[in-house]
Amino acid sequence: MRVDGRAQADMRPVKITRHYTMHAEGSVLVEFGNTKVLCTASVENKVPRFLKGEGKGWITAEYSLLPRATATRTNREATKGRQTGRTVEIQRLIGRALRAVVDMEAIGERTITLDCDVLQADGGTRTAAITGAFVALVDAVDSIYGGVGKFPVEDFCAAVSVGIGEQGPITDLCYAEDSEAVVDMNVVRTGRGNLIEVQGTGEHGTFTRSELDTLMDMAEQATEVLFKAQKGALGITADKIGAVCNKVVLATHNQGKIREFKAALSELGLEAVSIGELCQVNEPEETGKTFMENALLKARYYMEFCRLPCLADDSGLAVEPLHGAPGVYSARYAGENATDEENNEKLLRELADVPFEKSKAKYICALALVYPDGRYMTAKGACEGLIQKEANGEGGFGYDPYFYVPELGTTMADISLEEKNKRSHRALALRLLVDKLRAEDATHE
Ligand SMILES: O=c1nc[nH]c2c1ncn2[C@H]1C[C@H](O)[C@@H](COP(=O)(O)OP(=O)(O)OP(=O)(O)O)O1
Ligand SMILES: [Mg+2]
Repeated sequence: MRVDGRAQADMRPVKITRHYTMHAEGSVLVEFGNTKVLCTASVENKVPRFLKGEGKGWITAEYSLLPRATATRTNREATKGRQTGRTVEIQRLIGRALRAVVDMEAIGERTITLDCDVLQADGGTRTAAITGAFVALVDAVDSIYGGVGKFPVEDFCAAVSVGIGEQGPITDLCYAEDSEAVVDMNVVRTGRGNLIEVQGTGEHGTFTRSELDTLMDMAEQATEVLFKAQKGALGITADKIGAVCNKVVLATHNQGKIREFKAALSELGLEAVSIGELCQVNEPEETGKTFMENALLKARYYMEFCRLPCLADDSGLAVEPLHGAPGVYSARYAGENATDEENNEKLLRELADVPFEKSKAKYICALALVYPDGRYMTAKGACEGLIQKEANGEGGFGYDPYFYVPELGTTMADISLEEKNKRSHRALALRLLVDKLRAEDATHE
C-alpha cells in the first residue's frame, strides 16, 4: 500500500490547465497530485550569440522553487545570489527534453524560454515541469506559426519519475516516497515512444537489470497517460504536432486566377486547391471599398466554410484618365455578372476619346491569407501598362487582351502563363506574401 493508497503503477491525478496567466505566449499550470508547477513559454525574436545568422532558433528553460513550495521555507536563489547545482541540472534537463522534439530551423531565429516555477513541491517537480512546459511550448510555437508548412513541434514529450520503494517498483513518486526510495529514476519520452533521457540512480542500494526493465515499462505506461492529458489540454491544437500543412485553399471561383496561383504556388512547394474543388459555396457580396477589404472579406468568408488557410485575391484595373475606374468594380464594370467581353467593351467605350499614349493603367492585386484561428497575412502588388484599342493574344483573362505592357511590347494576353507569373500584379503580391509566410509574421486579430 502506498501512502496515498495508489496502486504501484498509478500516476497521481494529472491536471493541465492552459492559458493560466495572461501575458506569456504559452502558460500552463501542471499538477501531478499535490505537485504544482507554473510553466510559461516566452518568445523573443533573437538567438544566443553562438546561433546568430544560422537560421535556427533556440529553446531554453529556467527552473525555480517558490520559497513555500516546500515544507520548510527555501530561500530564494536570487537572495543568495546564485543557483544551486540542483536547479542548474534540472533546468538543463528541461531544455534538452524540449529541444529534442522541435525543429530548430522551423522556429526561425527566435528564442523560446520556458520558465518553470514550482508553486508546491511534492515530488516529481522536474517531470511535471517537462510535461507542462511542453504544452506551453506548443502554444508559444503556435503563436508564431505561419499556418502553412511544417509545424515546428514534431512530437509530444512528457516525463515521469519511477522508482523502487519498500513495496517494490512504483510510478510517479510523491515526496514521502521519493525521500525513502532505494532507486530513483526520471524518464523523458516522446509521443512516438522513443526515449529522450533516462536518469536512474541507486540512491540507497543497487538494482537489477530486470528491475530496470520493469521500471521502464512502468514509465512507458505512465507517459502514455501524460500524452493523453496533454492532448486533452491542447484540443485541436494537438493535431498540428508533427504535421505539415502544404495546402492552401484558393478563395476564388475565377479560373484565370486559379490557373495562375496553382502554377506559382507549386513552384514554391505549396499545393493549392480551389474552394470549388472542395465544396459548393456561393460567392460573397464584395462590399469593401478597397481591394484589401474585399480580399479579407472573401478569404474570411470561404475560410468559415472549409476551416483551412484561405488565400483570396481582389484585383482589378485602375485607369488614370478614368480617375482610377473601374477599380474595385472591375468585375462588375458593365453591371452585375458582366462577362469579360462586356467589361472590355465598356472600357473601350469610356476611353474612346483618349489616345493610346494617354491611357495609362495599372493592374492592382490585394492578397489576404486567413487562418482558421483568425490570424491573417496580406500583401499587395501592382503592374503598369496602357490600354490598347485592339485585342491581342489568347492567354490570360479579364482585361488582359487590351492591357499593353511596354517592357513586353505586347499585351498580358499575348504571353505565356510563366511569363505573366513573372511580372503580373498577382505574381508580385504573391511573392511578397510568401516572403512574409517564410518569416512567419501573421497578424493577430
Ligand atoms: O490578371 C488579370 N488579368 C486580367 N484581368 C484581371 C486580372 N486581375 C484582375 N483582373 C480583372 C478581372 C476582373 O474583372 C477583376 C477582378 O475582380 P475580382 O472580384 O477580384 O475577381 P472575380 O470576381 O473574377 O473572382 P473572385 O472575386 O471570386 O476572386 O479584375
Ligand atoms: Mg469578385
